[in-house]
Amino acid sequence: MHPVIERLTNAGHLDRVFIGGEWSAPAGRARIAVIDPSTEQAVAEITLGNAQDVDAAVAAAREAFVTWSVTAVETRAALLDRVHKLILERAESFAQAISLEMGAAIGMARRNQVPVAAEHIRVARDVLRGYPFLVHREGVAILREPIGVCGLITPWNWPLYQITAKVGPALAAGCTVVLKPSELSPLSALLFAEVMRDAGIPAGVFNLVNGDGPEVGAALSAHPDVDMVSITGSTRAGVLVAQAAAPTVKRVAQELGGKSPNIVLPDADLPRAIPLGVAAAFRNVGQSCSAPTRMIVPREHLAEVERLAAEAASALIVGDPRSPQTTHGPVANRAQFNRVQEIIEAGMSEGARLLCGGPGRPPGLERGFYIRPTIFSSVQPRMRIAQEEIFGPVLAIIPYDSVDEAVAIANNTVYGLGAHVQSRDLAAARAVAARIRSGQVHINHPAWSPHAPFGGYKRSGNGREYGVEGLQEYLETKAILGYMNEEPT
Ligand SMILES: NC(=O)c1ccc[n+]([C@@H]2O[C@H](COP(=O)([O-])OP(=O)(O)OC[C@H]3O[C@@H](n4cnc5c(N)ncnc54)[C@H](O)[C@@H]3O)[C@@H](O)[C@H]2O)c1
Repeated sequence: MHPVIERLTNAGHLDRVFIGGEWSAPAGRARIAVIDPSTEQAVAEITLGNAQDVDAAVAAAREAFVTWSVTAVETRAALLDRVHKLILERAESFAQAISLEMGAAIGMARRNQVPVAAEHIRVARDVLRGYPFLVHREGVAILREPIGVCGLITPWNWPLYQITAKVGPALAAGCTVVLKPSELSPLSALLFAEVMRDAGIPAGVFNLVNGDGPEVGAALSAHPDVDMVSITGSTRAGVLVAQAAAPTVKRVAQELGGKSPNIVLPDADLPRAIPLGVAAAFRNVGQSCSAPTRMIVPREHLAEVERLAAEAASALIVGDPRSPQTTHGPVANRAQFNRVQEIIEAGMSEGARLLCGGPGRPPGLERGFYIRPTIFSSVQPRMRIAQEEIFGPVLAIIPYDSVDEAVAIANNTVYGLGAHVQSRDLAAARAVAARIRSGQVHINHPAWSPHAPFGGYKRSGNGREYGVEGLQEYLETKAILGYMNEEPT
């Protein structure tokens, strides 16, 4: 038995919800298998909660809000500090769990998935310590107060990171939470609940209900005692959450899909920019919402870009996620595998030119949800591979003839999450960055920053996570007039 499964089985936590500071049996009875995407075999089963469990968790969170919302900043910071340390202490278990439940290559899980998840807790702690919860403006006191009980709904692609990017700032703000992780990646979420308990979280401040979207996610979204729902997931699910939340006028923060452009300007350093662009598009096997999957390149450099891109793709090592040499494991589940295969076929039938990869599994990998890293060139902006979020290792190279046309292609999408610009001329890159309608723009592949607010324009969502903006998502604004007056006037 896998050590993570053994640990969770021995603790009995695979069949538990975490509510009011206790592990307990859920009211829900439905069970679901956890599938290892590298073997397509079930490795465990979990019991899903239901709407009754959501009621219990929300009640616990509501009760805990009374005291948690007025704790001293340092009390909350100290809790986050303990959570941060415990995640790092248990980093190997988290990496193993993530690799098992969604197929991340173990080296990538160790180097990326877990450390960036821990960073969100550390940054929430640091932002909290410096945040001005009370300011005076023109004689008015402006208080920022925790919004209340928050329902947090997360996806499977960066499972721990998506949890910490919500739980960290929500708890820092003084909110209490009910987490519903993806039913497809419950293992890292259960380990996270163990961390919260061992860090000494007061009863009811953090609650976990495993479950699916239509039952547990929908119940949380509609719940009259939930003040805010934050969802990271597909645009489809984000819309359903907002619809369910509307009658109770709760705040809804949506972190949704993307189809991010990467504009390569004519003067770009191609031997640096193109391999990094391919790596960014294929990071986490393309299962990143902000993956720059449309590489928009000057027509005069198309042949050179194609050569460099194909070379970069051929260096990827697709295979068993348990091997430290593997750079790319399988995609996370069968639905994802089928979808990516279907859209690769669509790219071919729509007339895009296949540079590398293509349909079917890579040679030698007959079992597991493995996909061949695939690059299409001469892609037309109207094609499905240029418009739809694929969430797999599929890159579309789209040629342009003028910078205006490149910007128009970049913005020709319903999404607006991430974007990249490559140029040796910073002023030119900045000018293009200003014209792209998206929540983030990266110039020349800079280092990731947990302080850069992250979120979408258009149908990529309306929320912002990370850093100061991430904390502010969970705050209400209260104005108190007369706050400083000694005498009634
Ligand atoms: N913008 C971001 O920050 C960001 C980050 C990562 C992933 N994503 C997006 O997430 C998607 C991939 O993740 P996924 O396949 O897990 O997405 P998904 O939409 O299928 O599921 C996301 C979460 O929503 C829940 N859900 C589904 N239907 C629901 C409903 N009716 N009511 C309430 N909750 C419901 C799921 O159970 C899951 O927990 C991609 O579209 C990707 O772009 C966005």
